Amino acid sequence: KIFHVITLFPEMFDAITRYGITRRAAEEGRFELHTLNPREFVSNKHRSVDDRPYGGGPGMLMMAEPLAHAIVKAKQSQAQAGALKSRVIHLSPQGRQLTYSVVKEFLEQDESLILLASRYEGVDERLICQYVDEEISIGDYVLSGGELAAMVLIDSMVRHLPGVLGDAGSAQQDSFVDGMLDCPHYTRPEVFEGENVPEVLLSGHHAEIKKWRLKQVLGRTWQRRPDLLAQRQLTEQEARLLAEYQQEQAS
Ligand SMILES: O=C(NCc1ccc(CNCc2ncc[nH]2)cc1)c1csc2nc[nH]c(=O)c12
Repeated sequence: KIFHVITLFPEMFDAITRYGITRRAAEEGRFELHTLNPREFVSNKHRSVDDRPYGGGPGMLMMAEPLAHAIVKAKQSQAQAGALKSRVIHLSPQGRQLTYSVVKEFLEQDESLILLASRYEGVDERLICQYVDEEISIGDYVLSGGELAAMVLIDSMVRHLPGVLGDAGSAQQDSFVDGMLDCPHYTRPEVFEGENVPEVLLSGHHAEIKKWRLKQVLGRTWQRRPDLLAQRQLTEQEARLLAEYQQEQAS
């Protein structure tokens, strides 16, 4: 998996290349992250990457030309690295909202990604029309630029690459991959500020523990994210466990 990110702030991406699971995945070569700065692609007469909007209005826009050159360079690099397909994604408030199914779609398409993280008020529409395949938003709130969104997208994809998560991690991944919330977790000490760990977890009864955790997953998803539950077919056992949880909540 090769990512090229076009950004005015390449150092921001240290946040995923220098820490934790994504750092190790990069070091182990499970993915590559290359940054390109549009400032390196301005033709010296302009010397600028941004300019005022036609038609007036507040703020500045990113000019098409430096971005176009950066995208062409990224495509060349990916082709040289052996990538068969490159897809250009612009992180933008106007984009399709990122969800697990979008992450899965990108992973399954097995292509290298060129991520455009813009700043200012946005990008000249002609660049988007002629060079961008898809726009992606990470939610309905306003950020200062596309870099954090690009890191969210990369992080959420890298975790699913083979060998990145240990067995524990992949098990954890499974619970969310089901499209449901996680169960509560406990570790030492057995009593914390007067509160105990649920007995079943200390019982060593693996079947009971598995059942208890599934019941918590179903109950908490029902309580906090009924929209996720609605999207999911429950098995006979799951429906029974959820009903038990609901009765316990009612009593
Ligand atoms: O580049 C991003 N944001 C920078 C940014 C923020 C605000 C504006 C100006 N919008 C004016 C407006 N909006 C509605 C009507 N008029 C432009 C660009 C970004 C990338 S992905 C993402 N996902 C969630 N949120 C985000 O901000 C982002």
